[in-house]
Order: sequence, then structure tokens, then C-alpha cells
Amino acid sequence: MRHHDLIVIGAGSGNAVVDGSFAGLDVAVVEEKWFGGTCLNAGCIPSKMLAFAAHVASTVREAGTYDVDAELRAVRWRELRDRVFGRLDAAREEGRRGREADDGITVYGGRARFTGPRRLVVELPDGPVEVAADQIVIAAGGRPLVPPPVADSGLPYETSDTVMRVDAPPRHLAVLGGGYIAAELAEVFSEAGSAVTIVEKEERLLGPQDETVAELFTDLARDRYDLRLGREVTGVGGRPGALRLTLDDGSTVEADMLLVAAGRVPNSDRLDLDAAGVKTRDDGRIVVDAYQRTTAEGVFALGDICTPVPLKHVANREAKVVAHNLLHPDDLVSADHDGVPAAVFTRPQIASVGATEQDCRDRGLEYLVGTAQYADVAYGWAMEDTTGFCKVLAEPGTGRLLGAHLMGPQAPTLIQPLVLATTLGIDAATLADTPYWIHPALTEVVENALLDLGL
Ligand SMILES: Cc1cc2nc3c(=O)[nH]c(=O)nc-3n(C[C@H](O)[C@H](O)[C@H](O)COP(=O)(O)OP(=O)(O)OC[C@H]3O[C@@H](n4cnc5c(N)ncnc54)[C@H](O)[C@@H]3O)c2cc1C
Ligand SMILES: NC(=O)c1ccc[n+]([C@@H]2O[C@H](COP(=O)([O-])OP(=O)(O)OC[C@H]3O[C@@H](n4cnc5c(N)ncnc54)[C@H](O)[C@@H]3O)[C@@H](O)[C@H]2O)c1
Repeated sequence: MRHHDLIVIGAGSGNAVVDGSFAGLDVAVVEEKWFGGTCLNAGCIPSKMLAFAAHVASTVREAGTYDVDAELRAVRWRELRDRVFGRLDAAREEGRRGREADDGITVYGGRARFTGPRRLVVELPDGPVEVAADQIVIAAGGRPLVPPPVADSGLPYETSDTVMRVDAPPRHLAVLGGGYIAAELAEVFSEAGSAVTIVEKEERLLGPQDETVAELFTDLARDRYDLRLGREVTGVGGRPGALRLTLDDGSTVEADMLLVAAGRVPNSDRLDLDAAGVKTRDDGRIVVDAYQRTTAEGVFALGDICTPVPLKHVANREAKVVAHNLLHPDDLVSADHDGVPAAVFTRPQIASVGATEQDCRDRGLEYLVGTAQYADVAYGWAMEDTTGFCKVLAEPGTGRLLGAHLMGPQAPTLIQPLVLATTLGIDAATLADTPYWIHPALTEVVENALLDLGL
């Protein structure tokens, strides 16, 4: 059995663990499917490249608002798809080749599972190979959750792993779930010409967002999509290309394609973790301590397979923490999961950090609310924006920022000063009054929301 100093399972964020500081060590990377993981191949990056094209299309369609005559003739889906994945598939192969060319790194192209403490078998195309290591990092991510009525139907469905690569947009896309993926990809396909129906079991899209954001986003979505809220799919019938979804109130949705976007599950159930002494939570996430150590000696985990916040910037941070802790066992560092910002790349865009207003209420916190509209700042006038807003939540007296929520153009960029203030402990009044805020930039909407707190 080959013995390595370190084995990393999963070449998504796990691949980032191994940098120059591991030179001289015998390292192995095991990847069963695609170097770069979900983010590069089927997640953050392709979805944002497609969302940007959708944004260009909508800008052309709405050019008349700005007294510009323009006509949208077509979204050339195949060319768009081939440009996106031509670039990303090349980046994936370059990443893999770079690792394979590194003398200190062995790449195993297959699925790993544990056979004992720090011992694995990897299913390679030409047969299984047994390997062991002093230290192991589990970075095996997650996969789309497919509810039983869809999985058991025997009829075809897409997930985020496949839908961005289809040959043509469907005439009618049914989306199961109304969270991040549904919001972003419904828009992509809608701009590419598909009619969209979204089936969501809660009463609002993007339910965990601040209630003002979720409510307004749902209202705006109602004008663009057929929304079936508070509904679940109980059965899928029909035939490939002519599907019929039955919902729990007996109503039906006809669609030629079904996108399942009902959340993700960690891949921990495919690793025989019991053999390694690695424990999981009820929801399947691997148990880790503050230093990303699992319950098994010498085994670390990072990213979607263990994290409370399944986002790429969090997985990247955890990868840095693991890299440090592998090499410095006497000087461990931890990843802070407070104040993680998030964004939804829709139109309007959405960004948030910290508590929502409903969180504050549920936790019995005293809080002040400051709001400002894009329509009330000069750049918002230039954009003729009518719906964008910034909402900040702060502790009375101290002005400590509890949360911030933006919905409107450039929200994921505009939120950054609020992320800095939340992370670095800068109170709302200091943030509003001390730095200059460029006039007439969109950031004035953040400044105005802070001033609206009245501190
Ligand atoms: C459509 C979509 C859009 C997203 N957009 C964003 C966004 O805009 N911003 C953001 O922050 N996050 C976004 N995310 C989330 C982000 O992609 C994930 O949080 C991130 O990719 C997690 O990284 P990871 O390394 O933990 O897992 P992954 O990137 O999934 O990597 C895990 C790797 O392990 C491999 N693997 C699994 N099991 C085994 C095994 N047994 N043996 C060998 N290899 C194995 C897999 O093939 C995979 O390559 C998005 C996700 C999706 C699905
Ligand atoms: N911009 C981003 O950062 C971004 C974009 C896409 C995905 N992601 C990541 O990927 C993860 C997965 O995205 P997602 O959209 O699949 O999950 P999600 O958790 O955001 O949304 C899933 C939605 O499906 C609904 N749902 C679940 N089961 C259902 C059922 N049987 N019937 C009807 N509705 C049902 C849930 O109520 C929820 O609203 C996200 O949690 C996020 O971590 C991030």
C-alpha cells in the first residue's frame, strides 16, 4: 500500500490547500469527477457568466427607459454556453495538468472511500488502489438533493450539475425549489426565451433572506414567472420532453424540462466514514472543531461537506485554515463563521451580511432600522431605479451593526463597506460620518441608510 504524507479528497476547494509550503512533502489529491469542483464546473462561475449575459439581454430590452433605441434580436444560447464552458473546461484541464506535472503530487482520478483510520481505497478506471497517509483532508463537497417524487418517477430531470450545459433553452422550464439556484437560473433561462414556473414549498422565494428582501423579490418575480408558492411536487408524469408535475393541491404544471433546485446534501454518505472514525451530524455534515479537525486523529475537513455556511468564499477560508493547521499543529488557527456575507446574482441583485430583521425579533434583540432607496440618490436617478434599497440594522446606543441587506444594482459590491464595518467592529455612526462617500456614486445609498438610523 502506498503511503503519503498527506491525501486531499476532492479537488474543489481542497485543491487550494496544497501550495508551495507543502513542497518536500509527498502529497496526493484524489478527484473523482472534475478539478476545480462545483464552483468552477457547475456552480458560482458558470452561473455568474450566464447571469451576466442575461443582464446584458435585459439591459438591451429596457434601453428605451434611457431614451436609447435598441432591439434584442436573440440570445445565442449555444454560442453563449460554448464560450462559458470552453473557458471553464480549459481552466479545469489546466488545473489538473498542473497538478499532474508536479513531482511532489500524485493525482488519483477516482472515487475514494475509507477502509480504516487514515486508510483509503480509490476506485481508478483500471481497478482499485489502496493508499494511506499521515494526514487526510476531506473536501468532498455536496450534491443536489433530489426529492423522492422526482427521483422515483424515472423521468428525466436536470440539476445545476447539468442544466447550464443543455443544447437549447426549454420552451417551458419548471423549477423545483425557490432558493439561490432557482432565482439565478430562472432568470438565465427566462432571458434566453424560456417560460418559467417555480414550485416552492414556502410562501416566499429566497425565504431565509431578510423579510423585506424576500417579500419584494417575490413580488417582482411574480411579474416574470408563474409562481406556485406553498406547494410541493407529489408526482411527475408524462414523458421526456412533455412532463406533467402534480402538486400537493392537485394542480399541475406542464413543462418540457424540470430543474431540481431544492438544496444540496453533503457527500459524507459516500465515504464510509465509520471506518475512519469520522463522525457526522444528523444533516450529514462532518463534525469539525474550530480548527477544522474531525473526530478522527489526523483527519481534517473543509467546505460544503462540513461547513455551516456552504459558500465558496467560506470554503476558501477554511482551506487556508486547514493548510496552516496541517503544517503548524502547535499554533492552530480557526475560521470565523460570523459575519459571512452572501449575494444572489439576480436582477435586482441581492446582498446581505449578519442578522435579518426576523432574526433580531426572534432573538429578542433591541434594534434600530435604517433604510434608503436607490431612487433617492443621484446615481439611482441616472439608473431610473424604482425598487432598490439598503436596510441596516443596528444596536440602539452603541450603533453596533447587527445586519445589512441590499437589493438593487451592484448590491454584492455595495455591501462591502458594511461587511468591513461588521467584521472590524466599526459602529454605524462612525462609518457614516468618518470616511468620505463619493458623490454621486451608488454608495450614497449605504451612507443614507446609515444616517437614517438617527444615531
Ligand atoms: C449552481 C451553484 C451556484 C453557486 N454559486 C455560488 C456563488 O455565487 N457564490 C458562492 O460563494 N458559492 C456559490 N455556490 C456554492 C459553491 O459552489 C460551494 O460552496 C463550493 O463549491 C464548495 O466547495 P467544496 O470544495 O466544499 O466542494 P466542491 O466544489 O463540490 O468540491 C468537491 C470535490 O470533491 C469531489 N469528490 C466528491 N466525493 C469524492 C470522493 N469520494 N472521492 C474523490 N473525489 C470526490 C467532487 O467531484 C468535487 O470536485 C454555488 C453552488 C451551485 C451549485
Ligand atoms: N449566489 C450564491 O452564493 C449561490 C448561488 C447558487 C447556489 N448557492 C449555494 O448552493 C446551495 C444550494 O442552492 P439551492 O437553491 O439548491 O438551495 P436553497 O437552500 O437556496 O433553496 C432550496 C429551496 O427549495 C425549497 N424546497 C426544498 N424542498 C422542496 C420541495 N420538496 N418542494 C418545493 N420546494 C422545496 C426550499 O424551501 C428552499 O427555498 C445554496 O444553499 C448556496 O449555498 C449559492
